[in-house]
Amino acid sequence: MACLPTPADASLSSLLRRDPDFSRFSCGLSSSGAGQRSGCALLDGRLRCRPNFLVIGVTKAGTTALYRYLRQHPRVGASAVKEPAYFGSSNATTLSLRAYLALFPACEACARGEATPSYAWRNSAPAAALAASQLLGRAARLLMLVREPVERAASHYSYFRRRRFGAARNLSSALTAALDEFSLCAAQLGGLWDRRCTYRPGRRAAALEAAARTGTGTVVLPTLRHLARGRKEYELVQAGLYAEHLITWRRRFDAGSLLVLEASGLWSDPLASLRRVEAHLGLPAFEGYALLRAHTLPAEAREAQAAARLPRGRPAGFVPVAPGVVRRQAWVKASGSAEAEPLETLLLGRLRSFFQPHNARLAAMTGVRLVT
Ligand SMILES: Nc1ncnc2c1ncn2[C@@H]1O[C@H](COP(=O)(O)OS(=O)(=O)O)[C@@H](OP(=O)(O)O)[C@H]1O
Repeated sequence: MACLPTPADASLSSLLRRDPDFSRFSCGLSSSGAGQRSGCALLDGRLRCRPNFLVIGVTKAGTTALYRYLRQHPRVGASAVKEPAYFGSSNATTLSLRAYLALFPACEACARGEATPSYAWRNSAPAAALAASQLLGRAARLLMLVREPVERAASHYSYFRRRRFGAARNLSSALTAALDEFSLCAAQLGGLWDRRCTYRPGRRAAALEAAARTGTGTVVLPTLRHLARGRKEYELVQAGLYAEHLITWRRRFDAGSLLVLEASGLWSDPLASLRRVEAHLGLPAFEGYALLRAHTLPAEAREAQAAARLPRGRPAGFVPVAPGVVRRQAWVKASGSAEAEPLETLLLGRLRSFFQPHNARLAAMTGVRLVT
C-alpha cells in the first residue's frame, strides 16, 4: 500500500513528520482508487477530504474578495475560515491535520480550497510549498493574485500601522528601511541582487557571521545583523518579489498548476477573472455571482464611478479605477490621515529601479505586466 511519501527534506517538513494522521490519512487515500481521485478518505471513521486548490497569495492583493467569490460557486467547498495558515508554520499553534481537514466540506465531487495570502511569500514559503505539495499532490491547483508592488506595500503598511507592527513612523521611512535592508543583504551576499535575500536573510547573516568567527567565511557588517530580528518593514518589499515566489512554488508543483492573476483585473472586471479561475479549477461557469463592492473607495473613484456609464446590473464598485486613483487611496490610508502621503521622487525612483527587474521577470514568466 503506497502512502504519502516520507518527506525528502526533514528540516522543511517537520509539520508532516510530527502529525501521525498524515500517514493514516494518506494510507486511507491509497487504499481506494475512488478516494485517491477525490482526495477523500476515512479518518477515525469520518470522511475527511484534503483541499485540491489553494489561493497562496499575495497579502493585500484582493485575496479576501477572491475567497468570497469562490465561496459563492455551488461546486466549490471553501474552507470554513479564510486563512487557516496551515502550511509552512512550525510553531506550536499550528493546526493538526485533523483540525485542518475538518475545515473542508466532505464533498467528493467539488473543488475544495482555502486562501492564506502569506503562503506565497513569507520566510516559510519554501517549507509551505513543500508541505502543500505533499498533502495535496503536485497536480493541485494554485492561484496567486499579484498587485503593483508599491501599491501593495502601501496597503500592507497601513495594516501594520493599525496593528502597531514595525518601527517606521510613516510609509516612506518603512519603504526606505526595507530597501536599505535588501541592498545590504544583496551587497553582503554578493552581487546587486541575490535570491538568498528573499527568504530568511537574517538566518543567512547569522550563518555568515558564524563562518567569519571560525575564520572560514566573510566578515559580516554589523548592519546586517538586525535582519536576524525579522523586522516587519522587510516584509513590505519581500512580499512583492513575485517572480521569486513563483519559482519557489513551481519547484514543488506541476507545470500549469499555478494561475497568476492581477488584482486590478479582479476589481475592474471580476467576471472575466472568475472565468479564468473556474477554467483553472475545472469548474463549470457560474452565472449567479453576487458582485462584491470595494471595501473603500476614495472620493475621486466614487465620482469616476458616478460619471461612468455603468453596464446594467453591475454594481458601482467594479467600474475600472485609474491606477493613480487606487494608488492615492492606498497612500492616504497608509499615512493615516486625510492627506495623501506622496512618496518623494527620489524614493519612487529607487522603488521603480528595485522592482523593475522583478516585474520584468514576472512578465516573462506569466505575461502579467505590472508597472511600478
Ligand atoms: N473590489 C475591490 N476593488 C478595489 N479594491 C479592492 C477590492 N477588493 C479588495 N480590494 C482591496 O484589496 C486589499 C485587501 O487585499 P486582501 O483581501 O488580499 O488583504 S489580506 O491580505 O487578506 O489582508 C485592500 O486594499 P487597500 O484598500 O489598498 O488596503 C482592499 O481595498
